[in-house]
Amino acid sequence: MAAAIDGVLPGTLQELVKKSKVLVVGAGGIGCEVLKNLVLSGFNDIQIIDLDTIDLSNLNRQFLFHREHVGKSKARVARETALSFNPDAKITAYHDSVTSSDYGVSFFQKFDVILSALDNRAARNHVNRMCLNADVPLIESGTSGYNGQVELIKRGLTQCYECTPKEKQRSFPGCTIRNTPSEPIHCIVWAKHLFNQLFGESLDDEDISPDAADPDAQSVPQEFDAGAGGDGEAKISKEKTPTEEGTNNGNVVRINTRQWAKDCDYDAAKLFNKFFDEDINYLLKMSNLWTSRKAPVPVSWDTLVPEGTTDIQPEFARQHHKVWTVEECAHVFANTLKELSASFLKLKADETLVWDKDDQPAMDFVAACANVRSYIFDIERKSRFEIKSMAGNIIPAIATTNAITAGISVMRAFNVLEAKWEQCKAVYARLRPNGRGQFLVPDASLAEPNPSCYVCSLDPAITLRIDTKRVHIKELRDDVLIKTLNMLHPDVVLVGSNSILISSEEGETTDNDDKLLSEMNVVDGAILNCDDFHQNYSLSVIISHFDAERDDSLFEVSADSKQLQPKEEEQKKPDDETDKGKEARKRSANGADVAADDGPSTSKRSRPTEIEDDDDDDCLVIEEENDEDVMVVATDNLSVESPAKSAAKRKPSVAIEDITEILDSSDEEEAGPTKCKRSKIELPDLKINQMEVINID
Ligand SMILES: Nc1ncnc2c1ncn2[C@@H]1O[C@H](COP(=O)(O)OP(=O)(O)OP(=O)(O)O)[C@@H](O)[C@H]1O
Ligand SMILES: [Zn+2]
Repeated sequence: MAAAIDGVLPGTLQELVKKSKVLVVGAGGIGCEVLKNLVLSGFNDIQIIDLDTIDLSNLNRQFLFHREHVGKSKARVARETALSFNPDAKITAYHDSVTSSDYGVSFFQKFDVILSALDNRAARNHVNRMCLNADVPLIESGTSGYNGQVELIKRGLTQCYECTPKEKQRSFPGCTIRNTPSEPIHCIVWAKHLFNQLFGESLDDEDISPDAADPDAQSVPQEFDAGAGGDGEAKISKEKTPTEEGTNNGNVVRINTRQWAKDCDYDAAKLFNKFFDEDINYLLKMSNLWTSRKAPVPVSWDTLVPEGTTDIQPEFARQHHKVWTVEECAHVFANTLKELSASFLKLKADETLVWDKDDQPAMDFVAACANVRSYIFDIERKSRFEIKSMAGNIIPAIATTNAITAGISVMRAFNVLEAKWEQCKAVYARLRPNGRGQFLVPDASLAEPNPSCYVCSLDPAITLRIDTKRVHIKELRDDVLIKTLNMLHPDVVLVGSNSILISSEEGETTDNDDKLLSEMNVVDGAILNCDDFHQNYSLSVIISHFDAERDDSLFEVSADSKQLQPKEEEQKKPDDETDKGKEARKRSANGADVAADDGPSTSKRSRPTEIEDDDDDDCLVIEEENDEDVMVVATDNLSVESPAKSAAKRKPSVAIEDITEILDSSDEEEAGPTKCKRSKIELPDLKINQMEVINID
């Protein structure tokens, strides 16, 4: 074993490696490679955590897993396989989410270095905060296709994961999805929502029925005011909800699509006609929508599917590169509806199906429904293969990128153990060499902490512009503190009154949930102290009220704490910031108020749904407009080419607009209970958050 061969690593490093304790977070594409590298480099004390089980689709690149492992815990199988490389290593596996309260600050503090290999922002944010609190160096990595990236996050020394705001995910207005799709992706998003309405966790903002409150639409004739299926279909249960602002037709009728479909015995013809005929006819009545757009053309079941042919398992359904005809889509719709409803009916009352691109009927259903809708709106139809890529937000995971990235991560771990901080610059892997022939492009220097960061600065504070007359306490908690500011279990106190607005103790402040902020004295100028005890994180939130227009977002966060600081402090030079950062972290770590033993449990958990759908590989890639401007700095062992002109300057972190982030549909959408909500987009998209290099190939 390489691990045992003396002389592979310098003696002092080998000693450090042998006695260090490391944590690997995530046992997926990068995590498996990291674990393998660690074991083969001689690390003896490794812990690994992953909440997921092995999927067939993981096997092409997660080489610690084999066919017989499908369905088993990733962390445990990774451990077993890695032990076969070095049976003497001590490897502990946790089949669990790293965000669980079982893993508190004292758990993180046990490690000399933590290597994260995650695929979603929520988990990354959390690990970032825990490592800052525990003052343990974090090596954060990510890949996206052929691009990879590794960066060190160390309290007081470098940027943290949240120092630079992440690009907002691109989103579609709900009315585009529900009323006026114009691109294939709009129909794909709608079809995924339809899946969720019928079988999944159905969210209010994933409604698939026509949106009568679309600001573009004229008043809807009274006979259609029942919304989709408004012909009085006897089996449709209708529950009238209060008139929503801006609705012209007096009331909005909600149809419990899921119950109705069940009551119909999932009759393919009935469901098809409702979604693709009746609802479309309803949309046509919103005549204003179609004055400058091509009107949709409803399709009905009978015209597509001759009687008695629905049981046929068509050959074309397995042709993933073929663009199915609308008739073929109707067949697939019927067949998958049967399969999915059968699975759904077997679930317990509070369980739902989870849409997964790798689940054949779920994927087929979405492909078929998206294409029928595209046909109706005269939008280009796509093959199942293409739809899978768009719906799953997939940029193919490349095994070699993962391997390279994992290799860099472990080499960074060596640097960390030797405290060679200056060598820990972020590194970007790329498919093609840059102007200097580099495939692995290092940053010029360590990225300094952002003094205004609302996570790692001295006294984290943000200004929250918010419509205090329209936002309720529960939205402050869910949309602002949890979804936008990444807290897990916030506690909120209104400064001056000592009244607890939000408590992390279940039930303690439920009475406040439906109160408006203004009713609770959260008005312009109010200050909220927000704490997350698990993350050991405190944040001051300064409220700035504004009257939101109808389609405005109801809140906006400004994380620039400079606005909130007294003048002298504002003028401090960035040079002061490192110390300031250190101080900040000292306070934070010392203040760690965690139970003496908050170590992990090995309890089994199923994968939390909030993470399930939240892939967003955070590889940061940046257009390199002028290679000549890039100062090449040898990254120790990583350089593939020696530096050229050392005097050349690195490009500053500007002009990064072109780069966006790969996001998944389950990330939070923009806030605001406006009538026309925005839906998340699935378009693969590249983002940046910092400074350097790399052509997007
Ligand atoms: N909160 C979390 N706690 C522990 N592990 C997590 C958490 N969130 C994500 N992970 C794990 O991080 C790993 C990321 O690996 P990777 O990006 O290769 O994803 P994957 O699910 O294996 O593959 P793909 O998304 O390409 O199908 C996954 O195994 C995932 O289960
Ligand atoms: Zn920060």
